Amino acid sequence: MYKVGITGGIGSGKTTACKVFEILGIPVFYADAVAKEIMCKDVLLVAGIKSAFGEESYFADGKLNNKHIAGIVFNNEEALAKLNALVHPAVFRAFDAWEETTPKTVPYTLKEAALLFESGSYKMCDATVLVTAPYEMKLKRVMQRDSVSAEQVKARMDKQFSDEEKSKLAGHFIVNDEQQSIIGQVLTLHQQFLKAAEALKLANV
Ligand SMILES: CC(C)(COP(=O)(O)OP(=O)(O)OC[C@H]1O[C@@H](n2cnc3c(N)ncnc32)[C@H](O)[C@@H]1O)[C@@H](O)C(=O)NCCC(=O)NCCS
Ligand SMILES: Nc1ncnc2c1ncn2[C@@H]1O[C@H](COP(=O)(O)OP(=O)(O)OP(=O)(O)O)[C@@H](O)[C@H]1O
Repeated sequence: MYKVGITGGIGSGKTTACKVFEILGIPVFYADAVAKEIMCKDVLLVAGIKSAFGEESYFADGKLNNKHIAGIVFNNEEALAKLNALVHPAVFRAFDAWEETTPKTVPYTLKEAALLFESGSYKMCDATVLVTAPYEMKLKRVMQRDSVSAEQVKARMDKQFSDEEKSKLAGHFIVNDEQQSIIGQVLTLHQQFLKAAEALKLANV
């Protein structure tokens, strides 16, 4: 199946763009959300996280203590690398399992991941999309959405590739600066992916 990876810096609007693709009937795998889910459900992963970041990584009811983990990993490169090494392989496996269950009738699938390029998972995609927005706009959006400080958002931004670095690896772009219509841009890309997916299908028969 033709696979499209979509990414963008924190607050760029990648989830918002994915919602439009979903309306067009394209199944979306939300890697960040799945990561959070399996960090609570996968017993081996839970054990690994507790061993690396302490029992306080989870609340008594089994929910992830995001604040505790964020406070450690977004201030320490080594700790973040450790967390990524625990979580990312499990997310890759979850994506493969999810893809197996998507109906063969869908023209292509979309994988939304904040760290598509950083984690190397873009190499498994047939096409990639980078969603961009001006720095101040991203900062403001996330501060509003998550009720967090500018410093907390900047700490996450610092741990991701810059838009300049991501641009070198991306095949397609969506500019979400609230001046250009995100819906129009998604529709244009959708047409391109339909054609590319069809071409891949014909090449494989
Ligand atoms: C550290 C955690 C617990 C913080 O949770 P919190 O609710 O505060 O943030 P949330 O998950 O909503 O992430 C907000 C944004 O931070 C950025 N971010 C998340 N994880 C990472 C990471 N490993 N490296 C760099 N940036 C990251 C993304 O832009 C994300 O959209 C959480 O982000 C996490 O579990 N991260 C590890 C899993 C992961 O790597 N997810 C992303 C790709 S699958
Ligand atoms: N074009 C837009 N106009 C107005 N608000 C927008 C626009 N695009 C996104 N937003 C808002 O900005 C916030 C961030 O968008 P979204 O959650 O899609 O970003 P994201 O890239 O998925 O962020 P994260 O990496 O944190 O998950 C959301 O509250 C969303 O509703």
